[in-house]
Amino acid sequence: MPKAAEIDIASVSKVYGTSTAVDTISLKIPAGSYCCFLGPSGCGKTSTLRMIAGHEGITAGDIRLGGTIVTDFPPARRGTAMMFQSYALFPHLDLVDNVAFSLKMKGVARDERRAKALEMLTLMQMEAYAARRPSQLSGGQQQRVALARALITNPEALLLDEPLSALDPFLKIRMRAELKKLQKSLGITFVHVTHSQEEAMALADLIVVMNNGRIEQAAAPRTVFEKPATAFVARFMGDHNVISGRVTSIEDGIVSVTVPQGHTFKVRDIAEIGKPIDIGIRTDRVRLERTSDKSLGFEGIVSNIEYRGASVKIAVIGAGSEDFTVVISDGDYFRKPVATGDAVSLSWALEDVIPLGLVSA
Ligand SMILES: Nc1ncnc2c1ncn2[C@@H]1O[C@H](COP(=O)(O)OP(=O)(O)OP(=O)(O)O)[C@@H](O)[C@H]1O
Repeated sequence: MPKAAEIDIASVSKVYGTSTAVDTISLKIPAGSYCCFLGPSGCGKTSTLRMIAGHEGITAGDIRLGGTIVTDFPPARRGTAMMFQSYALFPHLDLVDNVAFSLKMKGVARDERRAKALEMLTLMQMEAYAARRPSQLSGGQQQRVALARALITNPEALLLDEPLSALDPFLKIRMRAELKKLQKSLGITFVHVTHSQEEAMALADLIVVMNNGRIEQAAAPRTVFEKPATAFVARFMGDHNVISGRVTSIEDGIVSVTVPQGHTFKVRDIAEIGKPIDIGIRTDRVRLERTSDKSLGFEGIVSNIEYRGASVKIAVIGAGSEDFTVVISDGDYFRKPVATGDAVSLSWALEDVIPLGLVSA
């Protein structure tokens, strides 16, 4: 069984010409964990992955793998393997030669490398297709071959750049489960780049949310979802209403945040009067038309209704918010349906209001 490596990223930056793609990030990825880098296009996640792999030079800082500084090591000496978004399989080679390729580069004898390649194809349940060319495979099968090819070097960490993006939605969910199973059975560190929060939540032990070359939050999926560190994280993870206002009073540890239109939201936080602040309210924690405490909530007009199957998403205009979102179960909705244009009152519990931090403005 291959050993797993801790990945230690210490004050790492990547500058292309005059543009900073990765801005002094520090992060420890525990050995044997499944880590997902998550963020919008251009936030620097692929550059970070490529710096871990050694496919991209590091402008400043250091990367350690299992305690060894690998900053100046070429990819093959790092103990990592990379699986590319496009799988990058050779069209003219059969699957065995595709999988055996890196061993060929290392000068391993033909019989030995083909035997090892067949072993890896067997691990990925692809041995029956060994003589085929990549074009004779489905997308999911190509992905398994790409995984076999990456794993043949017994890496301590497997780096995956948007590995599921080429697959259709059904296959995506199936291959996602296979990736998780594979990581668990191999026990090595997986670092997976994605822009899908759903994918990251389903797979990761550690989610690293990036924005503008910086890490906004690095934590377990449940923490990132339940306690987003910033307004960006709350918006990116979805299912949160993010409200920007200003602290207008503090009483017994309860902060009143007033939005420009005058409505006041209450939140537990330490803040100073006058400071701009962002707060988050989970869409599924809002009660609609069952107001018990009018001081925590507001009245508004239903502007849109989306049926989602198990739940219904309702947009409400009011309290200065154009699209305050409420998600309620289908059962609750159909017991007492509302229509576009209806006046509703919304309420929530104080503990469901999350302080997202002071805004530097
Ligand atoms: N080789 C390069 N030369 C110049 N700029 C680059 C290069 N590679 C990336 N960049 C820039 O660096 C920034 C970060 O890119 P990167 O590919 O790391 O982002 P990403 O989060 O992975 O995005 P995506 O999800 O679109 O792949 C972007 O602004 C991009 O345009």
